[in-house]
Amino acid sequence: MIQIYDTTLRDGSQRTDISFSVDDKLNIARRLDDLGVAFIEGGWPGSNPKDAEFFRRAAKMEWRHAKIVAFGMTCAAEKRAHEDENIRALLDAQTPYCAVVGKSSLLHVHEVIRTTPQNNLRMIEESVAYLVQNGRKVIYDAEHFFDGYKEDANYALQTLEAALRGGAETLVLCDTNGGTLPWEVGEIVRTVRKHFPAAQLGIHAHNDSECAVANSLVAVREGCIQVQGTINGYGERCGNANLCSIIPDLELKMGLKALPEGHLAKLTELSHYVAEVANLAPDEHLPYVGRAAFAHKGGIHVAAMRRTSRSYQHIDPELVGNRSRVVVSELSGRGNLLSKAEEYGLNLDEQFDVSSALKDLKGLEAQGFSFEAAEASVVMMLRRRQPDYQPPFELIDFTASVEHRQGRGMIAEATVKVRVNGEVIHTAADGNGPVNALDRALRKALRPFYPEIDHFHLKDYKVRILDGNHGTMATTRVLIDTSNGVSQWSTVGASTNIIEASWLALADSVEYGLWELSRRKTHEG
Ligand SMILES: CC(=O)SCCNC(=O)CCNC(=O)[C@H](O)C(C)(C)COP(=O)(O)OP(=O)(O)OC[C@H]1O[C@@H](n2cnc3c(N)ncnc32)[C@H](O)[C@@H]1OP(=O)(O)O
Ligand SMILES: CC(=O)C(=O)O
Repeated sequence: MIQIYDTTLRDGSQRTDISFSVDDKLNIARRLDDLGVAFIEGGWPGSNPKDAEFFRRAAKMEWRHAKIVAFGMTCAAEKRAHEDENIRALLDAQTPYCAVVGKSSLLHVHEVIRTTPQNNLRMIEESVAYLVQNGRKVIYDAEHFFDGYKEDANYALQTLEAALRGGAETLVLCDTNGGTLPWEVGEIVRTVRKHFPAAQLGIHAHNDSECAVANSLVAVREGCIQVQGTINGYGERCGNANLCSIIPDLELKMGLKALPEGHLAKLTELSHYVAEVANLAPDEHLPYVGRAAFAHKGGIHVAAMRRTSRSYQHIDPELVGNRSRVVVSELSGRGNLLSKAEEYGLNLDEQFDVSSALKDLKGLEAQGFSFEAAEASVVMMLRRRQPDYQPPFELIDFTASVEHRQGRGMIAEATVKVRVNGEVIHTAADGNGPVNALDRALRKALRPFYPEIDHFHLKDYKVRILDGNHGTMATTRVLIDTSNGVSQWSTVGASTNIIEASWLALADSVEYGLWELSRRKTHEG
């Protein structure tokens, strides 16, 4: 079993743009415990009042799987461990484990903490020993270990010896600046193992040369039994080793246990949860847990996936709690449309001309539509081509006008003429802008037939100019997200006229919402 040591709440919060509240930290810690990691590093109690409060509150909580760890540094160069306030704060945190970071590199000894190599060894041994004497288990983080080893291997090894003499349970080799490459990590860990065959080793890698995950895996192959990292790879500068990749790599590729049985499937949800609490958009392209990790866009890929899911997926996404997705775009083949139709429960019969639908779709993409994020527009496009389809309404005309009148400011008005069940309805409405006026006029026309339309709410309205060098003549793409409180859908329109682009997205949105509703009624009824 590999020990997963999560430092999202300490090193993760050293990422720019992250500032967790105490409640945020406790909530994340709860979820990490639920995932089943072995250690949760909650913060640095000697750093700030929030971290100290985290430990006060965490001490009163029950943890099922994880040990809570308080982090701090060795005593100051001019102090003894028992008189150092940071060491005191570590004891006050009342955690079963403390992580102590110390210097392995002579550059840091001479130029950063400005002491002698001998005094640094004293600081390490004495700090670890004092915590151990006070009933704590100590994980020793050898900061800049790989750089220090390259400067002076003998001294770097002496720092580990000092930590072991002090009673450290685990020696964690840190690639603090993230510049070490996997084969260097492999070689150095192998040498450390030879020097300390009985010691428990760990790895803490940063991602500055994009090797943090690879370095962690290599270190495990060379005998490290603890892997430190963060959820989504959050961390100082370019981040820490991403546990959302490392854990499945260990379990699914290397055949090692890292979590309790069956818990791996909780990983995707946890990754999104932590992103949400951190107030960061989830990175869709993260391996294993990203929304795009198993999204298939190229027509060739989707065609193959329809025959065997192993063709373009390295694992079954459900193992990590993720799922496969098919995306429709100008790069689609017939398979993409067929898959999307199946996903939305459309039965395309043998007469259905998929190739012609695909050709039209590609033509629209060339005009500026983008269907990738507007699946409801794809569904409507397919549904309208089915012979049994009865549209809930047909547009005859619309007008939209905007005026500026002295003393009255801006005025927007729209009229809509639609046919519903053979009846022509002609309505007018004003609004705070032309799209709002059109929306209101359309709702007014449809409400008597479809009162449910009042539950459709616009959630997002995104406008993008596609060819900026055409100035105000540019093609505009409008993407609309709509919700009825139960489900949410997205539609697209594109035109050189922003009102037309908006109308196309709006009309698709209303039509899809009504179609989905009638389909649900049919299923329920
Ligand atoms: C590799 C890592 O990620 S380690 C974690 C880094 N995280 C953080 O720094 C976040 C939390 N840090 C803090 O809140 C503050 O920096 C504190 C409370 C720890 C210290 O604050 P201050 O006392 O104002 O010191 P400041 O941060 O300016 O300088 C660091 C001091 O620690 C000393 N120091 C640095 N590393 C060590 C070490 N391993 N052992 C002992 N002393 C050390 C430095 O020499 C310096 O002391 P000096 O100015 O007396 O020489
Ligand atoms: C301990 C730590 O955070 C580092 O060396 O990067």
